[in-house]
Amino acid sequence: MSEAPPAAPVRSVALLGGGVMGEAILAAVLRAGVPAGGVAVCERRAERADELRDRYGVRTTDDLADAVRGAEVVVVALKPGDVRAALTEVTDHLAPGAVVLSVAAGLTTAFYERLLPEGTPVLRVMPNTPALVGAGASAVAPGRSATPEHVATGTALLAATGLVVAAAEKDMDAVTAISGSGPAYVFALVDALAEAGVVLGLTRDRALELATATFRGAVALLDETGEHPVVLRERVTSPGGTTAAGLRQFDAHAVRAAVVAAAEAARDRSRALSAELEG
Ligand SMILES: NC(=O)C1=CN([C@@H]2O[C@H](COP(=O)(O)OP(=O)(O)OC[C@H]3O[C@@H](n4cnc5c(N)ncnc54)[C@H](OP(=O)(O)O)[C@@H]3O)[C@@H](O)[C@H]2O)C=CC1
Ligand SMILES: O=C(O)[C@@H]1CCC=N1
Repeated sequence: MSEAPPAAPVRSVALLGGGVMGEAILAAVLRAGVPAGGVAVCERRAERADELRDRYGVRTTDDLADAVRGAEVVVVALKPGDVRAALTEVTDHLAPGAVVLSVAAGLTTAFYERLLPEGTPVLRVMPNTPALVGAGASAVAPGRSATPEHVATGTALLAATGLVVAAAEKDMDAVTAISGSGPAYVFALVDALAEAGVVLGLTRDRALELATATFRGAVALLDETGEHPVVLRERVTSPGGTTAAGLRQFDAHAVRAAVVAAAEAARDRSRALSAELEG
């Protein structure tokens, strides 16, 4: 996103929800240069709030309105079903000009705009859990009142999570299905390959070690060669060899069709969340 205008430095962030995704964003925001003293995390599980305060040196609270007061950017990392009530609680306490950045699956910028003061810039972001180790993939879509500068601000805050791309909001359900949910598909496939090793007589530990290293290596090869996955697949597949025999079973069991069906189902669930929670 090198064409984006430079983002003004952010000095204060409120993070609503200190769960899995909240922590990934929190770590990124601090790495983006927001001072720990300028970050307030609202987390209702006291033990979890203490953990985040001790680990990152940020202020924690269980009061949503208290968290957002004075914050230039408000990150909403609550479960989608908790968002409406939270917005109702914070709407009168937002600082003028505050940018609201939501990572909640399914929820549209229009939903936020209806519940927040007129003109509030809203960014809809879909990150994924590899953000926790700086290897995430996120897409950022602007709402009606968000300018390219607001998008640049959100992008800069997320830079330490990994890849950040711009997206149109119409594509966000698809993004959610591919990169948002995608890590779970990959973990399921790693687990399946390891389980296959056990079926073939390898020890569980050795099978998981080999399966994990194989995924890591295959992705590194994709990254470093820049080759299309079809080309790399063909390089593994010797005529009349073992891989061709294995891949025939992928076709016989419709693995590709299953992946497409999984993505369609996840996309549809994202749309359904919007219909269920925004009406
Ligand atoms: N996990 C993922 O892979 C991804 C998640 N997302 C989105 O990120 C959002 C958060 O997901 P995730 O981090 O996994 O969820 P978590 O359940 O791990 O985190 C949400 C946290 O917010 C707390 N919370 C809920 N309501 C309040 C409140 N009113 N005040 C303070 N704290 C509150 C929850 O407490 P409690 O447990 O008590 O409810 C919980 O600790 C979701 O909307 C999801 O769609 C987006 C991309 C990927
Ligand atoms: O499963 C979910 O709904 C969230 C959104 C994308 C990944 N996890």
